[in-house]
Amino acid sequence: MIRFENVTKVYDQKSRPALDGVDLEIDRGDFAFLVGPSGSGKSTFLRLVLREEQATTGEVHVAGKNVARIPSWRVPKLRRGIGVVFQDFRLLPNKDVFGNVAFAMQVIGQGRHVIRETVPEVIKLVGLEGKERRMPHELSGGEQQRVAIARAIVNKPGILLADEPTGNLDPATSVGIMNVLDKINQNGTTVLMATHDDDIVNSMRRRVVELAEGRIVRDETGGEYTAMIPVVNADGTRELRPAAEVRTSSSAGTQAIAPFDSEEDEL
Ligand SMILES: Nc1ncnc2c1ncn2[C@@H]1O[C@H](COP(=O)(O)OP(=O)(O)OP(=O)(O)O)[C@@H](O)[C@H]1O
Repeated sequence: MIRFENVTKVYDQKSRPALDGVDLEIDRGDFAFLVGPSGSGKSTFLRLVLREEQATTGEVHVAGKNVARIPSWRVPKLRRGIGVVFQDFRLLPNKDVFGNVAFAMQVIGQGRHVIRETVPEVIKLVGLEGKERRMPHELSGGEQQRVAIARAIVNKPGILLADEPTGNLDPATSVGIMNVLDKINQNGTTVLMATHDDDIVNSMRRRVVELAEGRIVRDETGGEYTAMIPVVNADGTRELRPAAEVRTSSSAGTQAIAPFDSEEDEL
């Protein structure tokens, strides 16, 4: 469904590449987490799938198509097959729940009859039945994210991309959002979720693709994720560092403390 072949993305010649020689294949129906510290390339990966950015070298294939070969007038069609959810919900503040979800269908020219039939089904799927007439400011953060998810899937995309969808939510609310994403995946949608929330990743036990400085450092099915681990620096000072960075060469001179078991080690 999504295939990256030796993909490198350079934004700025003076900095290291945002993605560096990435090879990855995500099959139809997969649920995968894209994890890694801030700046490791997660959002860049998602932007390349959407063709909001283009690879500097290498090839990005989405639903069997090399996205670099899609003429710009056909890019909206590519994006119609991909639902996207963000950390900050991005709802239309002057439209109610029904209106926000319906809008996604209206912009692609769906008729009123099909909109009236489909929107309530999707609102029910995300657990917002009975809240159709609420305005965004009358909803909790978790409910707003459910609206955003409903809007992302109402046109039945094959792929759902979620960029830190639980980033603004408390742990209990996040679990509810993950249950919704899980249900959507069970209905056949390929889900790719960028996050640095290790509790969420570890509670789901799905595929985990870990990035560090633009490179894939781990790809495991049913994997776990440790975002931060305690290290001792060359000068003897201790600190918490992103786990993936500690495994890369840029952290030479630091030594991981393991196991993380005594009170003294809890930094
Ligand atoms: N438009 C841009 N122009 C220049 N550099 C960029 C641009 N977007 C991202 N970068 C750089 O590319 C690298 C990867 O950034 P990216 O946003 O993909 O990381 P991320 O893993 O999604 O981070 P976060 O978790 O903070 O969102 C970073 O070094 C970032 O500064």
